[in-house]
Amino acid sequence: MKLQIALDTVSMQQAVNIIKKVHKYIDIVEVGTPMIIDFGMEAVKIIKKTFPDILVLADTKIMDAGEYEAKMVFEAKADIVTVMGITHVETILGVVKAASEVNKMVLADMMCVKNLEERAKRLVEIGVDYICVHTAVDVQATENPYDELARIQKTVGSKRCAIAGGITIDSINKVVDYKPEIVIVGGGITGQKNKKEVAATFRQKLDIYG
Ligand SMILES: O=C(CO)[C@H](O)[C@H](O)COP(=O)(O)O
Repeated sequence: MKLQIALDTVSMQQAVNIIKKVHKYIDIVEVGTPMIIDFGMEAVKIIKKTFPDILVLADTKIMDAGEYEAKMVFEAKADIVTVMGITHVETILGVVKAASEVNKMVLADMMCVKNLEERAKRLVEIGVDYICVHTAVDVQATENPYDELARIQKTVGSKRCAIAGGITIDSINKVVDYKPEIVIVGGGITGQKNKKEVAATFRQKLDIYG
């Protein structure tokens, strides 16, 4: 299982400082959507240049103009781009095309997708690498992604699964049994005082389950 830290509401300097602290415990740095709105692809470029050994995911949440937008993301040297799983197949195919031309990866965010299993199967068929169940920040007070993880793991298998949305040290035990390939944690690390220790604990928990 890979641990992805999501950097959302931080400055560039804060992002670099956080990555330095948690570097040895994480596999992927997510340049979160708010960071992209704030700093554009410059954020991706700086983070990849500063930490070339870590995979960088740009959480662009592409909804339209798939090939065009994904190309920009890969030109900035991201390793993984995100597209909304609910959008047009044509858009997703464009993102997959841009990724395959440079040997990079695509994660589909399944937020708001109702026909989860059917859609996940279709997305894998057309070349999406990861299917991410995701509870939006705005509904995390009443919803969580754990039931959807079980459904999606059964449908596409652990290696294609990713999960995000309010995961903390207290809730990680609900995730590890399903062995999703990517576990995405934002506030569960970045919002904590002792970020390094918390990241180390996440790492330990993921490594126990393989
Ligand atoms: O994509 C996001 C919001 O749309 C976040 O990056 C993702 O939800 C992880 O952050 P958190 O663990 O704080 O929910």
